[in-house]
Amino acid sequence: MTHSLDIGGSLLLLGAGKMGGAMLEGWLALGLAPGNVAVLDPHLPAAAAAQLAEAGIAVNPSLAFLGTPAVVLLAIKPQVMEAALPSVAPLFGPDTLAVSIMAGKTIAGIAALLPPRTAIVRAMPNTPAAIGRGITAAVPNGFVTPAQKEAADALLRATGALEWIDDESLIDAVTAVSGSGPAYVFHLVEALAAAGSAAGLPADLAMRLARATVAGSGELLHRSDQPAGTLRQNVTSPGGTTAAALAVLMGEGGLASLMEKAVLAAKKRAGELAS
Ligand SMILES: NC(=O)C1=CN([C@@H]2O[C@H](COP(=O)(O)OP(=O)(O)OC[C@H]3O[C@@H](n4cnc5c(N)ncnc54)[C@H](OP(=O)(O)O)[C@@H]3O)[C@@H](O)[C@H]2O)C=CC1
Ligand SMILES: O=C(O)[C@@H]1CCC=N1
Repeated sequence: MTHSLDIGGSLLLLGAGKMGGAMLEGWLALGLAPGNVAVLDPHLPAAAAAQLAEAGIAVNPSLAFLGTPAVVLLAIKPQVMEAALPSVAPLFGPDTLAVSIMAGKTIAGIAALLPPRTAIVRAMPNTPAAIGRGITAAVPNGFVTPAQKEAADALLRATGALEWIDDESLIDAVTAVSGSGPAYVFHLVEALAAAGSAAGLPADLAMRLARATVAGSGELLHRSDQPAGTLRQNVTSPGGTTAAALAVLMGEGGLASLMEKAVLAAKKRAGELAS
């Protein structure tokens, strides 16, 4: 394979769980050279570690043998940041870029655990990154050079759409909308399937219908340039069944107010994770 995803050096992935693992999967598929990747995750299941090692990735190598990485992706849980970062901080060189995807953790909080003047990009991706269909919002600190921003851009854009923003204070709301958002959509499938069962359908048929409906609607939205409201109206015959359902969903205390509460709860939690 030609290694087309070039970040000007090596990548160190700190934490190869659901999100870090999904991003790595996407990058390897797009041509990031495995020989330029090291993964540090002391709790990685043996099968996952063996698979990565087989692909040519250094898995939990001794830190003494690691060179200075071009990019360190911080994909650990926010709750372990204080414990985990000091062990990798000595690996940072003056040109090393930290890309954090940790919910809640601020650039200032991350910088306090890394060498002075470290270039940091705080990013918020989502799990459709695994299939190149994620969306990430990212904000750089003042030490990120144009070349480092380019490397971060290449990495993050390889997993889907990318929105650079200037205002770090927006990231907790981004987290609440698109970072956590896939879970809301998957829960919609669960709720629609359960409602189908309650309406008399066999549970397995209800789940197949709900799953295909959400996946198909997502794909239609993806391929269409119509606003979501127009696509909704296209389903809604005047005086028909959809209108009856939407009167409930769009009525008082319906989905919009529930979603607002949910997003605000997620944003509040992101703020709590900062400390
Ligand atoms: N999941 C998602 O959809 C998204 C997650 N994020 C962010 O990504 C980060 C990771 O989340 P997620 O992938 O879901 O979590 P996971 O728990 O799946 O992944 C984190 C991984 O890091 C491992 N780990 C724990 N301690 C260390 C350490 N000291 N050094 C290296 N690795 C360590 C964990 O092991 P163990 O589990 O055994 O502790 C786990 O394998 C979080 O900060 C989250 O906020 C951002 C956007 C979306
Ligand atoms: O639930 C979380 O905290 C992480 C951040 C966004 C998605 N998952």
